[in-house]
Amino acid sequence: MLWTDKYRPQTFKELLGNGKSKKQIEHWVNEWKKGNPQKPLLLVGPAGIGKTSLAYIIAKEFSEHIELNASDKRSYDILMSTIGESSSTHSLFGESYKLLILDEVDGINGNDDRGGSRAINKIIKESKQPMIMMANDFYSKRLTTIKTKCLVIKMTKVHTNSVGAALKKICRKEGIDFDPEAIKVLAKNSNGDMRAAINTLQAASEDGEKFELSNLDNISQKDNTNNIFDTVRTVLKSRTVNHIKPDMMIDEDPTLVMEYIAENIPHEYEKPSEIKNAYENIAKADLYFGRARATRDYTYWRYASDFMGPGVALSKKETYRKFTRLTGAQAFRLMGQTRGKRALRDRIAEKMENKMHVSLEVAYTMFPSFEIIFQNDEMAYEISSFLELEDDEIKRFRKRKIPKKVIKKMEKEINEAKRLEREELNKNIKTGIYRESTKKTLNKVKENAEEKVKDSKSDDDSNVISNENPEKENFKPEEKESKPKKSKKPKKEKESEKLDKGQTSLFSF
Ligand SMILES: Nc1ncnc2c1ncn2[C@@H]1O[C@H](COP(=O)(O)OP(=O)(O)OP(=O)(O)O)[C@@H](O)[C@H]1O
Repeated sequence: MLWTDKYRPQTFKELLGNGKSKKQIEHWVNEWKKGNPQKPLLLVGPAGIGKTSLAYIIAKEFSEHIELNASDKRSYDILMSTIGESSSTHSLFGESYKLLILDEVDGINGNDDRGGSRAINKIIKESKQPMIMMANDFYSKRLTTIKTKCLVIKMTKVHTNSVGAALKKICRKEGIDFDPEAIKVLAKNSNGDMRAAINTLQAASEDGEKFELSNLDNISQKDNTNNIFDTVRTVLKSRTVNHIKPDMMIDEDPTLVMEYIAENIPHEYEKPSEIKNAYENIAKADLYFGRARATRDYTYWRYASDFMGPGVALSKKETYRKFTRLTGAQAFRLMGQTRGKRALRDRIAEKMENKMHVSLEVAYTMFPSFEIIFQNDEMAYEISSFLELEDDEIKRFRKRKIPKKVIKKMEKEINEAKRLEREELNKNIKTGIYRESTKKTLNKVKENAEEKVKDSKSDDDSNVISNENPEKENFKPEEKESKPKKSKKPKKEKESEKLDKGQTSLFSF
């Protein structure tokens, strides 16, 4: 879930900044409640400072509300039939009011108006219902006449300190450790845009690691989602190719734009045949992106763009008269969310590969058993010190820290075991695991995992998924290669032979 949604303010108090404006709005709401009709509210201000959130908070004060996006319906007729009617009649329940929320009245998408502001002016004149309008650009020409008929609330950017405090609060709620300096920089760079600040924080902390200045280096602090959403909205809402094409030219990875469009098709389109056609166009666009990648001939992008833009747009019979909240591309979000986890998993598996002489595949297969074994404090300590796991790597298998008492006890025992070993074999042996029971358990887990991997391979030999690191996958432990082929020596002897050949652990992997 996007943190901007999770932490969307629910009350006037929770909405940061704009104290004076909030008071004005509370008065406006109370007057309506007393039955005194008020001028429509026009909330104007830059993106991401809480206009939409404020409209939702106000909506809670009324029994019903409708949301519409003014830039979706550019034509005078459509606006009149969708908004005009509902706003000039009382609701079925008599006394209660129906709040009308109209976003983007400055029509930030597209260049032509085709009567949009004329319709809004007419609605304002005829409406007997409370109405809120939102706009980004106070100086937009389209607002010139509308402004004179409204109670204009100029919303200001959220103060850097408030942004910082809100970000810290989110970190605490999400259990994310943070460097106050990094929060300060993020708050300052966001320039009052709360949405951009929260999105950047979420993107930088997906893997639950401490939020530090270095995290910010990897993240583009520019929140481009607005641009993408504008494009997606135009594609899904318009059927005019001449409008769609210019809106597709944004400074974004076109495959990402395709993902966003694909994600939102079923949110907007309702008829199965339209959804089917739209996805067929997405599939074709994907094909051309693939060709461009394979041949490095990027003229294919043009075809891809035609399929995912006008192709998807024309898959619908007509535009829907509704407000659709667009969502981000799930696939990318999921990849982002698991990036940290995957890196951690790979780090551990590599350690297992080196220390236990197993393939990465076998190592991954051992993970579920490790989750169980690691519940035992002493075994968790033995294995993690043998594999030289860091704290965050241990945390992959157990939530609790290994108690200090146990660590102390085990360290003592391990040192003693090392001493005995050195005495006995006169070798400088480094070991983490020394107890028979732990060795046996690990050996069993390893054997089971190897068995499972072997089974899955023999099930479908031709379908073996190549490992992320094929070189490592082919790695063969040295002692195995140098093992005498026809050895008939008793087991004990073989073990000491391995040690003589330089194995650094008592544990016979
Ligand atoms: N004043 C604020 N106080 C607390 N959180 C805020 C505030 N403004 C924005 N946010 C956070 O940013 C998110 C986006 O805000 P919102 O959609 O209300 O912005 P907006 O001004 O309507 O932007 P746009 O004009 O682009 O639609 C919210 O869900 C919330 O998490």
